[in-house]
Amino acid sequence: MNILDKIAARKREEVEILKEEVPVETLQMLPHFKRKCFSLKENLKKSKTGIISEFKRRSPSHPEINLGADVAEVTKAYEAAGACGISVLTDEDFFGGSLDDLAVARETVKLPLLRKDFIIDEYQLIEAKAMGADVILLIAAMLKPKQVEQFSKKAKALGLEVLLEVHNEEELKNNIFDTIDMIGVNNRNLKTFEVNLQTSKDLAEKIPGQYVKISESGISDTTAILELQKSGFQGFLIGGNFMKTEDPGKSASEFINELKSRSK
Ligand SMILES: O=P(O)(O)OC[C@@H](O)[C@@H](O)c1c[nH]c2ccccc12
Repeated sequence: MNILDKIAARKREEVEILKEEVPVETLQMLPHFKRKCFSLKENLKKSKTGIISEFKRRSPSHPEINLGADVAEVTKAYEAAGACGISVLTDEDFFGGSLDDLAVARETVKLPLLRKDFIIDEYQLIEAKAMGADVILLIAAMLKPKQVEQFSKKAKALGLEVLLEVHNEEELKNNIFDTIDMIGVNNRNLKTFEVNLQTSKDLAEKIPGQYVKISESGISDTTAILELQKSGFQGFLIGGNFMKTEDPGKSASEFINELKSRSK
């Protein structure tokens, strides 16, 4: 069984339990459920740098990125550094994150927040909205096009923005819906964990113009960003490169400043 199938199976168990413990009606009563979301798409369109910084303690490919990281401290510093948005891992079993991390980030910053998780059920969309997310991720490699269509529609109805993650041309062409806001190309193959920025460069021209393009994973220097910008990307999702350092906020700040000075 590959890692995505394993994660999907675990999520399905988890969601069934949660639905009983915290029914949708309870989530809908939480104060964030009715809030108006911040727009990541608009921030990326306006930005010269387009950095989306990620809060992540560990991952299946890197079991110890920054196990003791404090979500309030890091997200506050990411905001001060000039990030356009923040991605927060909420998966517990494989990434050491939680919905509490998302809630703390929501209390800390006024930036759009991406709930970074493996969505396999509409329940998780309601949960995302109730816990303060602005954007949700749909991973094409894990879902049928019918599900991508259904979940993106539901997310839009909740006022959330939708980032579709693809890894190859087939996933892209099977999942073009007008309920999607942004298309992210994951440079990491989630089946093998290999990273290659060429994945983004190759797919860029095939992504229809109405979608904001985001390149995800394996970005570790500003030269990569300048190249990806030339290919048409407006957003850059960076996790490990910041989180693996002692002071992720400072790393993000130095990175964004360097990018600004090189973009002049
Ligand atoms: O740490 P990196 O290589 O900068 O990658 C960040 C982000 O792209 C990565 O965490 C990610 C992209 N898509 C995902 C889907 C699920 C979990 C994690 C991810």
